[in-house]
Amino acid sequence: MMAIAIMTSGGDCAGMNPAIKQFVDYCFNRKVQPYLIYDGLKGLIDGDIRPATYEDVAGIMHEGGTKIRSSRSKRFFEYKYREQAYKNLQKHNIDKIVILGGDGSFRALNQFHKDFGVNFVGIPATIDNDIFGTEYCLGVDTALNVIRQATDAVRDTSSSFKRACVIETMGRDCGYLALVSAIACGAEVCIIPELDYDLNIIGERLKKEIANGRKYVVCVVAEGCHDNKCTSTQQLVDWLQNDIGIETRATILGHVQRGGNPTVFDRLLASQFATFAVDRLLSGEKGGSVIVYNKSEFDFVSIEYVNSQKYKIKEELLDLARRLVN
Ligand SMILES: Nc1ncnc2c1ncn2[C@@H]1O[C@H](COP(=O)(O)OP(=O)(O)O)[C@@H](O)[C@H]1O
Ligand SMILES: O=P(O)(O)OC[C@H]1O[C@](O)(COP(=O)(O)O)[C@@H](O)[C@@H]1O
Repeated sequence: MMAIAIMTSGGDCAGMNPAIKQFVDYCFNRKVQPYLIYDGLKGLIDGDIRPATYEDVAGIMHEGGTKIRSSRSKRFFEYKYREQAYKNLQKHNIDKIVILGGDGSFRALNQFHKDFGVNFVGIPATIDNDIFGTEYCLGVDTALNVIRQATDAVRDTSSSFKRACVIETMGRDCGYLALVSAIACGAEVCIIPELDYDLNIIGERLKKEIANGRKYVVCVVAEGCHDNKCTSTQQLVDWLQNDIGIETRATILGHVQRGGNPTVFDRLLASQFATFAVDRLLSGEKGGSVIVYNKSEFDFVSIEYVNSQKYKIKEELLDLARRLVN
């Protein structure tokens, strides 16, 4: 019987469990033995690879995170550990892998493919939505809904106290989560690395609005705003209090954004990503590829393409927030 394994790597996100479940169910449907690689690249090296059963994936559709866990591994950069990983796969006759993760994880498997010819399909999965070549990465919709709910809640207390609030979203280097949240939550200010802004002009606007009766201010800042790249959360709090003269509180959402029940959109997309990935691996097509989602359609692109450029937020989306940076 043919065998395909699935693993999750890098930051976990909502939607990974639905993808794992669909992978296992669909493999059985296609008469293929599904395997689960536990603990990401670490488990691949240490040989924690087990045949999947229906039971392993029962009742996980609604759970965030990843049942088969994840890791980041320094060892995988070394050939001897990749060779050890390959030997582990050989023991189970596995020569195909579905990997959920970011571009780092795809680079890892691309190297593995170059070394030993193991075919793989990468499913973009990161709340940061920062993988070049795809408009959407698994987990983003759920993270945005968590941020939306938190921001709505913080707004309630800001308005009750005539305060400003600064909400910091995740996104290592990418302002996508902050940008979309600022638009969707009706923020007054949005600070992200991708948008030029002028604090003097924003300040004049806020002071005028406060003089005209504005009772509270909602600001959204991306995690990537630090080290003089752009105004950090703490710098914005100080500025609001000292220059604008409004009492301010900061809420750093942190890992709250990465967990929680996957939304319907993420569950559906997870199922589609997993199905297309298995079909691709069974089609006999050689070489690693990444499944991407653009304009409501799925397609496959090479790792080289995904790595060829840095992800850029669409101009139309940035335009929607220009009035929040001036
Ligand atoms: N060129 C590479 N060769 C081997 N392993 C790599 C390579 N690039 C990344 N990796 C592995 O992939 C892991 C995940 O990458 P990382 O960038 O942390 O996460 P993400 O997949 O979310 O982008 C790294 O910890 C490392 O083990
Ligand atoms: O959980 P950790 O290791 O602290 O990592 C935090 C980082 O992971 C993320 O949540 C997700 O990033 P990746 O999906 O690229 O791993 C980033 O937004 C954040 O900067």
